Amino acid sequence: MENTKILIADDDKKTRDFVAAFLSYKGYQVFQASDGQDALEKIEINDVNLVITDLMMPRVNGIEFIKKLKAMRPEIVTIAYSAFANSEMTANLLKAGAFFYLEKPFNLEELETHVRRGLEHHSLQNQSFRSKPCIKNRTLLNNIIGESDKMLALFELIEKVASSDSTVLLQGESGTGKELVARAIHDLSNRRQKNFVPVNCAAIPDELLESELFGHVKGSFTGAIATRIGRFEMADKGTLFLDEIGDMKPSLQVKLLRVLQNRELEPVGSTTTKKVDVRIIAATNQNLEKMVATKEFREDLYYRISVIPIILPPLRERQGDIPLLISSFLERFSNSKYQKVRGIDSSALNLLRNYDWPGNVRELENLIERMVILKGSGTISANDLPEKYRGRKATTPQESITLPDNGFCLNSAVEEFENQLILQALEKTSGNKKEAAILLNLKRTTLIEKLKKKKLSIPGSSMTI
Ligand SMILES: Nc1ncnc2c1ncn2[C@@H]1O[C@H](COP(=O)(O)OP(=O)(O)OP(=O)(O)O)[C@@H](O)[C@H]1O
Repeated sequence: MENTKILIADDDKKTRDFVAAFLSYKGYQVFQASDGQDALEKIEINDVNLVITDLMMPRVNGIEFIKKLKAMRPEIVTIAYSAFANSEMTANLLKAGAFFYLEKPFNLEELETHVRRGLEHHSLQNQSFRSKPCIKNRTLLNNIIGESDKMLALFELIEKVASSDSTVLLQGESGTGKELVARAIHDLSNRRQKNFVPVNCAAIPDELLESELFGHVKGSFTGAIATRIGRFEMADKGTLFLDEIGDMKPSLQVKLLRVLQNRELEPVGSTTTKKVDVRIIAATNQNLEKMVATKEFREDLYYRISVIPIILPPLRERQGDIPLLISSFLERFSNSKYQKVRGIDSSALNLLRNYDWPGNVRELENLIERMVILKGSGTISANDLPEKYRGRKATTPQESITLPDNGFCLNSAVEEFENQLILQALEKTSGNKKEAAILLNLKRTTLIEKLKKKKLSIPGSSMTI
């Protein structure tokens, strides 16, 4: 990290200094520029790896700057932010070559997550350009880790399917790495130069999902104040990752099937069709075959998306990978000058190997990150582990619920229960969404979408600018 050079371009010195101070504290080498022109000059001199830029700047503005930068140094990862951007603008940014876009105000921890992902993506792309991935190795593209037979077979399969355009269905429990595998397939495919666009079908409200996928024309429904392109078009010539596809309501399943069959779509409220060339990777942690049997999921759509089914094994079925995963996470999280945890002793390792990991690799990754922060230095031993990993029964929010004699509405009770737990997690973490997601064993983006969907306001405030 100390060798990673980041340049921040923003004409607002206060924001620049704030972001720079945070990233320097995290161990990066940081440079600053007051506009796009200044940034282009400083990039040449300082051999920068990643650029964070505001979109509204004098002289050379953000989008122009990104275009020039991509023409000059295509390998530099770019993250853009601004106080406002619609999906058209976001699509233009991605087309111009930005790796990620953040809307202000944003959380600095969140920014750093994207910085880390951007750098990983960069090294991953470099590797896939330079050489074919080494299978029978312990990592695929440097970030899918595993040495068990099941993982080696998976690496081999990923490499085979990447070169085709066939639809892939990834099935596996939450946290087994479905999104990671989807990105690896894209990064190894001929589509890697174009966008990889993820959509979480469970997290977007039903009434918005159709327009999110296919776009809409101005005035087609209340709130459609401008024409917007959908994620299918953003993924044109690239890959669309339909996560949690089992949660898509039946009426939309029909429309999706039609798009997959005809390779063309109709934006909401439009009468004209648009051709799209998109590779679909779908994922679910539900049993789709069962859902087909109970008519909750369309059989024709199931056959269309499961051309190549890939099943990701839960972590408890490949306990042999646990030491390798731990050492790789330790290396990643201890890789700053402030946190240097050397390793884990055999008593702690034994406990972790025998735990059943309901949250799979995500749970292990989060645990190691927490341990590195709490411990700071030295070796993790059994006593450092939270109780549930030491063989004690994990506490659940409520042990049992009694059904009232006159019954109650299950859906609203479940909704209320979920809301309470989300708010408690946010309260415990002073509004920090990343840490709250860890407590709930959710993806941070899933938590954010849930907050939007439920219109929950965050108690307390986190570090935002
Ligand atoms: N084999 C692996 N090697 C390294 N990291 C992994 C591996 N599998 C998963 N992870 C990490 O675990 C976390 C969860 O992975 P990912 O989001 O891909 O899981 P998922 O199956 O899509 O989960 P969900 O069903 O909840 O969306 C990520 O941070 C990812 O980097």
